[in-house]
Amino acid sequence: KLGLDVAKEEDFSRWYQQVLTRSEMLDYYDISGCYIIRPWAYHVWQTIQEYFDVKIKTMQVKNCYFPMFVSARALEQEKNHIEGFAPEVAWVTKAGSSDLDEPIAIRPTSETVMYPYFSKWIRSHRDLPLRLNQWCSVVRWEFKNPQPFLRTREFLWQEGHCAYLTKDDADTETRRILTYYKSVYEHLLAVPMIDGVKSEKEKFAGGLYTTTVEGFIPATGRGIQAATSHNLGQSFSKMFNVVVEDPNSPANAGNESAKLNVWQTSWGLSTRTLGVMVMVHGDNKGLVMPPRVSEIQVIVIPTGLTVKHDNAARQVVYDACSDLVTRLLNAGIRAEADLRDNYTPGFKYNHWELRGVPIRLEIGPKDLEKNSTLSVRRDTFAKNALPLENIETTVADLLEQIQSDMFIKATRERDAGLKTITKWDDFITALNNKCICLIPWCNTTECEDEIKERSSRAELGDEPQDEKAPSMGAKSLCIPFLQPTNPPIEQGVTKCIQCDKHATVYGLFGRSY
Ligand SMILES: O=C1CCCN[C@@H]1CCCn1cnc2cc(F)c(Cl)cc2c1=O
Ligand SMILES: [Mg+2]
Repeated sequence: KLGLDVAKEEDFSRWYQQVLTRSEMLDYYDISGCYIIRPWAYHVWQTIQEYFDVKIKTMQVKNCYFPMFVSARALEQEKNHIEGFAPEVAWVTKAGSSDLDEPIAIRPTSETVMYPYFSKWIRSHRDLPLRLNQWCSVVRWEFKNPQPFLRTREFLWQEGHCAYLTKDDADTETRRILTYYKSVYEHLLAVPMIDGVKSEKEKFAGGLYTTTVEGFIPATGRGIQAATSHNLGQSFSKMFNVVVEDPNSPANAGNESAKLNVWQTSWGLSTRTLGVMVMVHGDNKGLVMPPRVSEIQVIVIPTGLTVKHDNAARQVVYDACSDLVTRLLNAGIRAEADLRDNYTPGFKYNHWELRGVPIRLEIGPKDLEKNSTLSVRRDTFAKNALPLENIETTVADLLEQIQSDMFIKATRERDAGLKTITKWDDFITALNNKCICLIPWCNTTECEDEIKERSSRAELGDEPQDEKAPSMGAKSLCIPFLQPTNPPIEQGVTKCIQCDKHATVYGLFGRSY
């Protein structure tokens, strides 16, 4: 199928599905909530992996691999926060025709898989810090309607799990990982992020605090949690008995010194990254790929050949295309030529625009006369005749320009949907205008619940439901590290937007995925 037959602003979820399938990023699978990640998307994931792996190696994180199966006993080791998740755990109960004695869970995350071994391996403070990461898939049998890349029953991710001697070490490295997550989105995917800390209600219940990078999808006006980095505190090390002797405690009478539960962190980034990239940058011609992650950065297409041109003339043009590709490849630019002789140039333009290839270079007999090629940018469709002389540098610079312009454009669109609001009525108006909001807030859970309740569409009567989203209320997305200062919160003076307690922070609130 050529191109799309639905506009992004017309029916966003149908647009999203069409872009993903017709650009050959993904295909649907005969098990609901599961999808096939095809090479065009898988290349992006691999680029993210390579980039992030280099970053965590600077922290001496080691990659490893734990089994995907979790015994019931291990999984239920930490009773309290599991019960909330129990419905989404997938279990293996049979092998062949015979039942297993004990059901075995498929990992939904690996704390309960790993931490019994942290307890076994970490005996002395000299075994710290322990920093492990694994690239794997996890399974969560979600019941909410699945969305390709955003909410799937199996997804690829990395999960990092570290153990430290002190809270300070854990604090520092929790934040350092978050900067790497922010740069995956901003440097690679050209998507702006707001970083901050989750509220007590939204944090990972098993931990001390959760830091997060929050994205925004302008087309739906919804926020999206893009990656998280937790300081787990000592709750898991107490539960799993991960203990060392405290090197700083004076050895008491006898030789046993104080025991110390280690401080832990855990952090995760998933193939949700791919969904955010598509939703933010895609347009009505299809994908728009950020050059840094596109498998093909430049597609070279022969044009201007008519029945008047004999085979020799055609061959000259085809050879020029191949030579140009060779020059670009030698300069480290991922280029290909589309020399298929059974498609018109116009067909090829659509084909590669749908896949979001950042630059198209057209070459025909007239271009060769002028020793030039016509470049067309995928993000702006701007056309420019480029001399073939120094084409490597020109194209490399153009790719950088596109990457930078995509980030600037996405940041402008995010800022247009981000409002600093101090009055409740303006808050509701902003939400219904597809915005997320920074609001003065007392930072209490009961107020957070009230905000969600009072901002749900059901509560607001028959507001025009401009998209098929359920009547969801606004959740707290994070408390941004960078707090607005116009107007600043005056402690003890500024009122919470929802209740009449005093506001202590600006909270980022919005409808979300
Ligand atoms: O977010 C991350 C980063 C990577 C490592 N893990 C943490 C916490 C994961 C929370 N979480 C998220 N989802 C879960 C689903 C489940 F079925 C069960 Cl049993 C547990 C959980 C659960 O603990
Ligand atoms: Mg979940």
